[in-house]
Amino acid sequence: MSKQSPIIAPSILAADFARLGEDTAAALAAGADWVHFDVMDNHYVPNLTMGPMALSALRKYGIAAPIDVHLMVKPVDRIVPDFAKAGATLVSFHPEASEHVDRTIGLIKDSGCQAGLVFNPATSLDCLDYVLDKLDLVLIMSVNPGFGGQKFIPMALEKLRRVRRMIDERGLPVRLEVDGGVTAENIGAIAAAGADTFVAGSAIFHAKDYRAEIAAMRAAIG
Ligand SMILES: O=C(CO)[C@@H](O)[C@H](O)COP(=O)(O)O
Ligand SMILES: [Fe+2]
Repeated sequence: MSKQSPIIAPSILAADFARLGEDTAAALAAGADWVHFDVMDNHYVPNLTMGPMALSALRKYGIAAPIDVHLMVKPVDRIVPDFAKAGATLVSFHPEASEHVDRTIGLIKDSGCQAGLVFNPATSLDCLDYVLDKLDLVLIMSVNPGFGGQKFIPMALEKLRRVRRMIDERGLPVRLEVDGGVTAENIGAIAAAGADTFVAGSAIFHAKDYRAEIAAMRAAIG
């Protein structure tokens, strides 16, 4: 199993919150594949964003694309079924935010969602040895979580290469996602390091032309 077809997932943290439905729909109409939905709790990270009600509102508005929920929430388990009910497709969490990583993965899957595990720039990949075959996605953070608009941390490239090797050696259908500071300028190098799923917030939503930006990203991925 090698790299899967590229997915571009705009982080709606950078969208206009006063018109979240329209802005999300515009990014999808401009060629995005998924919606990346950042959940911050002012505890695990020093920022506060959206919850299951906002996700449910996007579904009611008519957003039908996969919604990739990135939980920066601690503790994580209690809120997982609420996001599943609200219409999440994939739910990812940070190992530091769960007392029992394997149990949380099971909870996400039992709730009917795909499961992802997220690694901060300074978090070790050790637990992946034990759970990689249960995951649908591994997310490598290329910024410290909590805010959009930060600069890409280059050491994420080596981490991506390591996880790509693990996925390929085991022949698993696991997606490898990157999140933080992704732009049309650096996405080629990020893809070359092994990522197949790309979150981009500011680069897309602060661009004048979403379609041109997403097209530039796809061209650079190759
Ligand atoms: O999870 C996070 C930040 O914690 C991200 O999803 C950011 O929201 C991505 O935004 P940009 O770095 O692309 O602006
Ligand atoms: Fe994120």
